[in-house]
Amino acid sequence: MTVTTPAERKHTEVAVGVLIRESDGALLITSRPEGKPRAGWWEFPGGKLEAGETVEQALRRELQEELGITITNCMVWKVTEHAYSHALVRLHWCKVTQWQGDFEMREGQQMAWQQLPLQVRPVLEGSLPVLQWLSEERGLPFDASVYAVPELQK
Ligand SMILES: Nc1nc2c([nH]c(=O)n2[C@@H]2O[C@H](COP(=O)(O)OP(=O)(O)OP(=O)(O)O)[C@@H](O)[C@H]2O)c(=O)[nH]1
Repeated sequence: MTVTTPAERKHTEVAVGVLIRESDGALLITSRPEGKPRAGWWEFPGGKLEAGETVEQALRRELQEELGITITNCMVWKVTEHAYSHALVRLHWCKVTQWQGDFEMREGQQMAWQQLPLQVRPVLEGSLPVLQWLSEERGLPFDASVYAVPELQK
């Protein structure tokens, strides 16, 4: 029998975009579409890398597919990892400050421009470190407990 320890689980590489609106610094948050794990939860837009893609290429493709926009400025910022029951993910976080096109929710998701702390709930746990860093950058307090998920939704 082969036993797979957590350390041996293969990471799923994910490109995630932190879109920052120039006029007021608001952040773009979207809800996860029906049919995906944690449908209806809020996240930053993005998705899995396909074979041979760089993080920037994957993010550009995902945002075109999901939101109908073309990003024109993208800075790979940080990398985090999170273990969900359904996947072990490595999240490549990119700051995006320029894009072209009009937002179109092509997967039936919702979008919201939000200031910190976010008002939407629940938020994916894997995204909380980024909310902490963004808060620190802006000199704002960060309290992870405001994003705590009721037991039933876990
Ligand atoms: N897009 C996105 N994914 C996140 C965030 N935080 C986080 O933990 N993740 C995790 O990263 C993974 C992204 O997978 P996904 O299902 O959204 O990717 P995808 O659009 O390529 O999916 P598909 O090809 O299976 O339809 C999920 O396991 C998700 O839980 C986030 O802020 N944004």
